[in-house]
Amino acid sequence: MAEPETSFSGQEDSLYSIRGLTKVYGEGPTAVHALRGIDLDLPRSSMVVLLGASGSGKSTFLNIVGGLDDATDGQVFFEGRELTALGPSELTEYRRNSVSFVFQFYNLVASLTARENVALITEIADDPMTPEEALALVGLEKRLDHFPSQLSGGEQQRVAIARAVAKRPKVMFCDEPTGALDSQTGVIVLDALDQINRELGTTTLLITHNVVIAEMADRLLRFADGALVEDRNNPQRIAPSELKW
Ligand SMILES: Nc1ncnc2c1ncn2[C@@H]1O[C@H](COP(=O)(O)OP(=O)(O)OP(=O)(O)O)[C@@H](O)[C@H]1O
Repeated sequence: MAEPETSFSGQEDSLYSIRGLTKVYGEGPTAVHALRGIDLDLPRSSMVVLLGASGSGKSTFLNIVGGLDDATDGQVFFEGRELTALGPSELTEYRRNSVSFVFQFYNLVASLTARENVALITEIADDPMTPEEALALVGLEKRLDHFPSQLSGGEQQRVAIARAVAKRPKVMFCDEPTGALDSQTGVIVLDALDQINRELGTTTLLITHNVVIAEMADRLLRFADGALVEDRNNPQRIAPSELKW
């Protein structure tokens, strides 16, 4: 049987191929051009840091590639399949099975323990880790039955990371995961992300305002005014514990 026709024209081995990705909020004279035609290929298992001034388009980019928002124009291919052409139920499936999000504020349920917060996700995933496994991966095996109010900010963020990783996503999108943390605590959180990336091969896209954090990545992307103005590989990726800021 003939292969189905596809408009795919990216690199075949890329996890993501992104072509002409454009986002305009609003219209007419007040329209905001948040993304102005981004072209990019991202390989599997890489740790990618996104830098750029406030308003440069980083979160918009992450939200579209993560299936949380629609593009105005352009295409995003995930494993050769065009995400930007998917209907709502297929997009929900992509969000549920393939990707996870970690945000600056941890969004934990205050009335549930660490274990129960992670179980919220493992109960609806296809092939999840147990909450205990996921929490051990971020070094919280001794905090299973603590409530968020009994945990430090860094520990709460690690619960959020355990919740994100427990469904074994292919990709983790992290929007300023250390933005609310001091540097020492931030390093512990980054270490958890680094370990997940190295051990499970989870492709990780991490937004930060802290240029130092780019040193722990394989690749640095810098946004300015909706455009990608720098895209460089980092051959000497270093461990988060060696980062100083
Ligand atoms: N829902 C929206 N409606 C209108 N404009 C928006 C919306 N979301 C973002 N924008 C605008 O789009 C541009 C890009 O915003 P975005 O949040 O992607 O930037 P960012 O680089 O992530 O910024 P920050 O580092 O402050 O989070 C900004 O000018 C912003 O004001």
